[in-house]
Amino acid sequence: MTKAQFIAGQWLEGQGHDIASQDPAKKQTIWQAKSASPAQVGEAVSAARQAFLPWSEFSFEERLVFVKRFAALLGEHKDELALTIARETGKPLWETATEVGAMIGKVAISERAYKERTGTVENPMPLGKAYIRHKPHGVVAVFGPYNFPGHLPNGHIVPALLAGNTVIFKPSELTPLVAQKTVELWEKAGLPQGVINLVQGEVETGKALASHPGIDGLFFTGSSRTGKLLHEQFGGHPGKILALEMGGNNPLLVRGVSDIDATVHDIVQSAFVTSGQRCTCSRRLFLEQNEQGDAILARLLEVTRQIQVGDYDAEPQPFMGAMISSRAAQQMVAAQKQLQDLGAESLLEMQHLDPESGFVTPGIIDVTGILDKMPDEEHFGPLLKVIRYSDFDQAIEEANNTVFGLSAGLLSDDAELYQHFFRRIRAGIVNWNRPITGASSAAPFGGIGESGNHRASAYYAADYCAYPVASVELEKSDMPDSLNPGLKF
Ligand SMILES: NC(=O)C1=CN([C@@H]2O[C@H](COP(=O)(O)OP(=O)(O)OC[C@H]3O[C@@H](n4cnc5c(N)ncnc54)[C@H](O)[C@@H]3O)[C@@H](O)[C@H]2O)C=CC1
Ligand SMILES: O=C(O)CCC(=O)N[C@@H](CCC(=O)O)C(=O)O
Repeated sequence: MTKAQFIAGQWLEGQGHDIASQDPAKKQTIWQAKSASPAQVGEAVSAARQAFLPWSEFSFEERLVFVKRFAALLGEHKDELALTIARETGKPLWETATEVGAMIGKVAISERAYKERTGTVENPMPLGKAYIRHKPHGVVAVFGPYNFPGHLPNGHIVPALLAGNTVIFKPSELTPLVAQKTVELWEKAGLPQGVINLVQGEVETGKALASHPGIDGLFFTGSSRTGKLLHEQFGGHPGKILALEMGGNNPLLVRGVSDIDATVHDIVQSAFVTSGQRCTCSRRLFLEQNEQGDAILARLLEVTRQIQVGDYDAEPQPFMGAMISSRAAQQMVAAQKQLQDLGAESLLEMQHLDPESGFVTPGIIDVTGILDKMPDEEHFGPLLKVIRYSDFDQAIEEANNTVFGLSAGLLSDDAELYQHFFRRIRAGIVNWNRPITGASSAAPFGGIGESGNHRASAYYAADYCAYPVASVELEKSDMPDSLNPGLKF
């Protein structure tokens, strides 16, 4: 049985129940273990607490040595890790190679972000000096999603460690092997014991960790449903820091473009990359009700019909791999059926290619006629909803008619229209003539509404990994030149 829990520098067998990981493309079990029991979660928290003081007392440069060693190891093991991500998620190898690249790039970016956003500022004063410095929170839990099982948890872990926190990592139960391989590299990098701990398991493991009184914070990337539960759970604990990166129902608007193929490429890249399993993916496409709108839609259907779906290791490589599981694929087909039942018109019906696997074809559905009854839900897969519009301001209003606010975009040759769109659209990522997926790690990454809680990650992760300390410092106490009224010395 795999020793799946990494606690205080030891790989241990779980004391919970059997868990497994499936390859959603080749339908094989690729990993089996036992989940962490609540007692083991408690041991991981204690290990992280014990490791905290010495780790936080290292200088930033000393911590950076370990983190850079980890980046070098990622480079050495990049093919193996890319293959593991592909096997566990179904994503094609061309894409998982970029995921490992993003993990490596995260280290230099987080170093810059730490110094720029949470470094030390020294200001001279008439007497002594004023300082702004930053300190780590302590023991933090990191919760990861399955769609980027390496890159997204890494986006919390690297800045958390650089800032001096110690970590308990709870990965998605759908991607335990990627988590194990990643933590093995941290171990190889020589991280002192207890600085990073790994607890594997399902929801009950997550609950045991999130509710543990010994954590000082929780950094979460995952669904809005879970994020909201955590937010409720953290209510009444103002001292604990909670960073939530959640889902979206992201709009992409099109009006007045000169290059239809470039526009269709941006739409496809926004809606169908990673089989639609990115939180930034466009879910709603707004096309004008005119000749150009018709032409874009016709070309979009033509290109989408030809999208290659296939095994992660197929040659030539497919654009889309399998979804994370056959269950996720079934849920997407059920979401499509629900929209059809409400009266939406399927322009290209999404098909589940094999009921046992995660393979689906991309779907496009016209929901213009059912806007008043359409659920405002994130359908996390390759299903694009088309909305035809006549009035641009009404289209923006409808684009904003969501509880989410993660990414949004405009495809148009009109610069003034973009300024107008930018002023009115509500989202944390707003692009012009670019796909709305593929956000940069060198920029803040987060959304408003039910997409997040105003603690953007990526470049701004440094902000939630440390708290600011303001100090006024004098080498020795001095009597002031004049005393306040009523004092006698
Ligand atoms: N805004 C962002 O940065 C991103 C958001 N996402 C969102 O993530 C979702 C897909 O990821 P999933 O893995 O399905 O998310 P999920 O919410 O199901 O799971 C995320 C993590 O929370 C844990 N968890 C689930 N229920 C829990 C509970 N009641 N208490 C404590 N822990 C619990 C899971 O075990 C997992 O480790 C999509 O909604 C997507 O939009 C994904 C990537 C990036
Ligand atoms: O976290 C970062 O370093 C940048 C944000 C990022 O990588 N976003 C990706 C993934 C989004 C998702 O999780 O689904 C993107 O925008 O495509």
